Amino acid sequence: MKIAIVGCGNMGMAFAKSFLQYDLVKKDNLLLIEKSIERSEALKAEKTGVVVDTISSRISDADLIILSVKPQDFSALQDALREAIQPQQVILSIMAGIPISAIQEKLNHRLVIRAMPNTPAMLGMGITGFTAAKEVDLTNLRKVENLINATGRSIFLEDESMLDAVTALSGSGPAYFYYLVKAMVEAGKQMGFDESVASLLVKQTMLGAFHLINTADKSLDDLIKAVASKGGTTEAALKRFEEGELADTLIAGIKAAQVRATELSKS
Ligand SMILES: NC(=O)C1=CN([C@@H]2O[C@H](COP(=O)(O)OP(=O)(O)OC[C@H]3O[C@@H](n4cnc5c(N)ncnc54)[C@H](O)[C@@H]3O)[C@@H](O)[C@H]2O)C=CC1
Ligand SMILES: O=C(O)[C@@H]1CCC=N1
Repeated sequence: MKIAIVGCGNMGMAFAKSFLQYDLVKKDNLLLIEKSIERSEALKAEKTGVVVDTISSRISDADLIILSVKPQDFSALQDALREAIQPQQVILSIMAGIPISAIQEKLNHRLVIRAMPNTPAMLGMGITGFTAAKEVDLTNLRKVENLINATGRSIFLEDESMLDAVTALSGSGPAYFYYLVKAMVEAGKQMGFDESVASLLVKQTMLGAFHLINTADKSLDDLIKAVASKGGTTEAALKRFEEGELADTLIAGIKAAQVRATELSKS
């Protein structure tokens, strides 16, 4: 298989490296198109694939073209891509908020798959929601699904509009988790720990608690109950969270991300 990746930043390279790790593509068959000179020099030094700085007829060789530039950079490359694209090529877009119909129209091309991964894809521990134009056949869909699964797990969605919810929940999700971790570390510092000690206490707590979610065979409420003794310390914290409507604020924030994803897809 030959793959071209347009935009080789965090996500484009997370995909590239996962494919190479599982031998799903050979380096010689991986075309990395990266506009930034600094970034493309770094990619050349890494020897991850064939690095070029612009879209040219070379892209016509690829079976799959992955679009991983920022959504606002898509318009600058659409003309060159439309010129070079071949009818049998499949496009996989991971750009947030650009619907399949817009990509089809701008590129004058029907075979479009749209996916929303997240940054743990860098470790092969991502989760990606994806959907496809009706013109994409099952063989192509399976091939792309296998590639996505090299970055972690995936979930196919019939309804494209649910990708906005995926964006809000798991696409942006890692940032919510870091935000929570950061607040806990800050609390540790305010109680007198060095940043490194506070960070160790919090990170190991999150790691252990995450594994308990997956292995303890208990609901989240039961897991909370197992920590919060009647009249104890955890209860005091949870009471304050409830008073501050922390859960409602988190839910409202995630819904704001969904609204923004929908706005982007209409702009
Ligand atoms: N970062 C995240 O958590 C997630 C990002 N996404 C989507 O992935 C896409 C990429 O995001 P990141 O990798 O975080 O961004 P990034 O900024 O790390 O990478 C984008 C790369 O595209 C390059 N680029 C821009 N215009 C170009 C052009 N005309 N030709 C070739 N290269 C060009 C930039 O130089 C940059 O290296 C975005 O559309 C974003 O919505 C999706 C899921 C999660
Ligand atoms: O914040 C964003 O727009 C992108 C989409 C999901 C994660 N990052």
